[in-house]
Amino acid sequence: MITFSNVDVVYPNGFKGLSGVNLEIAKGEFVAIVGLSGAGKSTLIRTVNGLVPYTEGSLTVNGSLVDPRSKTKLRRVRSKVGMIFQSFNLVNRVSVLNNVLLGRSSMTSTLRSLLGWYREEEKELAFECLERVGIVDKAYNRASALSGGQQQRVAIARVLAQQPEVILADEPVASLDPPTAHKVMRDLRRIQQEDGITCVVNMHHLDLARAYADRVIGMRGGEVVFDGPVAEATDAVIETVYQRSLTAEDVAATDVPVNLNDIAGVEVLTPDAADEAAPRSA
Ligand SMILES: Nc1ncnc2c1ncn2[C@@H]1O[C@H](COP(=O)(O)OP(=O)(O)OP(=O)(O)O)[C@@H](O)[C@H]1O
Repeated sequence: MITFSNVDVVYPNGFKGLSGVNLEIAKGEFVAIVGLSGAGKSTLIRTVNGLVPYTEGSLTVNGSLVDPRSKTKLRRVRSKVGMIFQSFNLVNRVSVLNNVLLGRSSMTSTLRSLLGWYREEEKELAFECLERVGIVDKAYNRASALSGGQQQRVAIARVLAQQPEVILADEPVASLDPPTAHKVMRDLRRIQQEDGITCVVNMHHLDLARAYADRVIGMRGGEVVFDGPVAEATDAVIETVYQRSLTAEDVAATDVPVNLNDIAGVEVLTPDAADEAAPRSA
């Protein structure tokens, strides 16, 4: 459903951010993108919704061409592609509920969203989305009054209000402490599975990628250098992606919540299980 065919990105300063990327990401897949800083992870994710325009090749989402030159086509693609950022990107001084309603802005007239006039069914949807991430009781709080984990849940609810087919997440839990990071990832994974949403997530820590993704894509120098199921993304393989030995910092957001496996229908790999499957080299 997301297809990259020979995609290059050359930034205006001439730097090549992506080179010859070919990928097929199926509907409902949860894909983790890993790679060292500067490998091209954000560039890859941002080409999917046209935030970064590709300069060669072609890219389609659900059959629609992502055409960086056509605002109308981009708007159509973006209406079905939600994005979550490391820094949450909430409007701090407005309520949690209004932040979630902003997820409807691509489906609502500019005037109505500016004035905050939303239909009853949109408000109901926003409450439902907040309920799914367990913070409906915070609906009338200012976003700035919430913890980091709660703010990222608001960001997930905002994306859900968009009723997306694809969720892109750029280091969504990098600024959270490890237990909170796992809880937020667990929510994202549960919702993604319940709704059959395709998720493409940049990940800093390998244990998070292994616990929640179906598939790992490894990047280096703007190229895809590994692509396979999580079970194949062993430490030895990732060392070839990084071209160096792994450090504890690469692997671990430790402190896995004990009830990680309590999600119906989700089989997650804890770091211990991942260790058994893939003994750490060195
Ligand atoms: N707007 C830009 N203009 C020029 N070069 C850019 C631009 N944005 C990113 N780059 C370069 O493209 C390369 C890939 O950047 P990108 O942000 O995609 O990497 P990343 O893997 O997401 O890194 P990190 O983990 O540090 O966020 C880097 O060398 C970066 O300096």
